[in-house]
Amino acid sequence: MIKHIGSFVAQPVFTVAAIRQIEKRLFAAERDPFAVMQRAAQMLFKHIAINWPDSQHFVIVVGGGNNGGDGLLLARLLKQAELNVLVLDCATTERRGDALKAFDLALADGVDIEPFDALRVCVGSVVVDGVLGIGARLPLDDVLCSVVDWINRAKRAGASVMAIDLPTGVDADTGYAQAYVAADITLSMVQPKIGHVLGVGSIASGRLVNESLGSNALLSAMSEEDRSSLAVASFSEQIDWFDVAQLAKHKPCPRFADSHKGRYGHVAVFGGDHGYGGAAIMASEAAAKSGAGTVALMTRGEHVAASLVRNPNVMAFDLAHERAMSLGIRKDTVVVLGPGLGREEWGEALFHRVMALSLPLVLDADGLFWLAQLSDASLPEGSVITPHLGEAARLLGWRIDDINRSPIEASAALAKQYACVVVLKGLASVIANPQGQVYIAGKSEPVLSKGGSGDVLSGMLGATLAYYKTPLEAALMAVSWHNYAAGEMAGKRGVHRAQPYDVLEYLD
Ligand SMILES: NC(=O)C1=CN([C@@H]2O[C@H](COP(=O)(O)OP(=O)(O)OC[C@H]3O[C@@H](n4cnc5c(N)ncnc54)[C@H](O)[C@@H]3O)[C@@H](O)[C@H]2O)[C@@H](O)CC1
Ligand SMILES: Nc1ncnc2c1ncn2[C@@H]1O[C@H](COP(=O)(O)OP(=O)(O)O)[C@@H](O)[C@H]1O
Ligand SMILES: [K+]
Repeated sequence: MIKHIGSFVAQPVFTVAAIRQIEKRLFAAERDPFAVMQRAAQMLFKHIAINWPDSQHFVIVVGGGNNGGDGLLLARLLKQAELNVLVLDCATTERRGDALKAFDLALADGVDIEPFDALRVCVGSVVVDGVLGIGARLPLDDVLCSVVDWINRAKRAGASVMAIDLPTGVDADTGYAQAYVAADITLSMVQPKIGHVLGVGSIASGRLVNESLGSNALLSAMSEEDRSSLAVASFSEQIDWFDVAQLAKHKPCPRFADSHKGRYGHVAVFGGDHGYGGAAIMASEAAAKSGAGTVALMTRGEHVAASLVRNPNVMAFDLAHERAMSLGIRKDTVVVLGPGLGREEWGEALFHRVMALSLPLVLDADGLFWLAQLSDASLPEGSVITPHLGEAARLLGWRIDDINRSPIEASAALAKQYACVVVLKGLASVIANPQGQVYIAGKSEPVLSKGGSGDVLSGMLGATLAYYKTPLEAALMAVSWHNYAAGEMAGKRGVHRAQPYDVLEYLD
């Protein structure tokens, strides 16, 4: 189940189709399938007691499906514990099966169940979102949007919000959301879903906790083949989530005791047309501070002095100098192509000249603009491209919204199209290779939403590409380090003052 990447672990996150299959097996293993929902309610009760031990007043908003069923059984447990609980019912269809059984039990126990009314004042200090889970059809209609709005208003007025399984409004397979509940805590049932860790869903979920309800034991008893057929449910391969918090005590490219600079590779950063020298300087500084053995900046002459003053350890070559290429490039070079490359003749000519070197590339920013102009491009083996949503849309000929709605398909499609590793950048980034391996890494760090963050990442990737055995691992490490260090930096420097290159001070 759990995958190891060096000394780190990544955890599978599942599609709805896979969760449905696991659920089916879970129910089959029980004498009474209703026991699974009862267990879900007990877990909700347990986490409420842990997180809000002093709260007396609870409001549970329920829909007509099993997500609402979980909420109704929780309401019973809260009532049995002599706490004040009000259920607001917003079901629009008739209840069936377990959801109906849960409703009848709650009613029989005297739980106060009233129809949802958007004008009602929230009387709970904890609001539980049991409206929709993995059965949600999106987008939500106006009525459900008003339910979502009501829960979010209660939160703004001071209530805490716990989502059952998944915040209402989030697409469980992609994390895409328009109107959505912003939860403080989400108690995921069975196994974590992709939507918990990707896109807006990763923010909407708040703190994510999973209760396996017996599925961990079931999954570990399954054969490897059986398990992978589960995860394959709707995408091509297993999808794993890399929690960047585990980087706390590590370094991006750990040094060897019997160390010399040749072991850490040589990174050459190409870019910096008129006005854009900073992008290339930042990328080269990032490569150096991430541990590259040697770094060369290959740029316009006007940026050389600035680079030498800021980072004398980085060699800086004026590309107009006829020997610049032979001095700045070695045969084991990893190239970073794109930061500040520009969209003028200089950038275009440089793009083609560097592509012809056939060295492993990190292709970013305007390097991706020039790549998109080619009808048929093959990248040198071991290369990585790092598009943001807009760049990915241009490369694929999709709309940006399509990329947002299908980030995993988009990164997998790009990985196939260019036969390289892809980092689709976002709140969390999707890292995919042409063999169909997909990782999700990173979490929302608004401090990174500043021009230059991508340049720093591309330089870090240059260093990790020179260090790690596979481009997939290199990409995963650079993205995770960038994101983790950003979190440290935001805490210590503040989100406004911190600059993209300051991230590099938080790698150790
Ligand atoms: N059955 C069980 O014993 C278990 C159920 N679980 C819970 O069950 C959930 C899945 O249950 P369901 O499959 O019933 O799905 P949901 O409860 O997420 O929603 C399905 C219901 O909502 C309606 N619906 C969906 N989208 C709608 C929309 N946009 N507007 C109006 N109505 C809409 C459907 O018609 C259906 O009635 C999980 O998320 C989890 O919370 C888990 O706790 C595992 C155990
Ligand atoms: N809110 C955010 N949360 C997490 N990461 C972010 C956020 N905003 C930006 N980033 C990250 O910062 C980087 C920005 O890259 P990019 O958009 O190419 O910026 P630029 O070209 O301006 O340097 C990406 O790695 C992206 O994942
Ligand atoms: K929910």
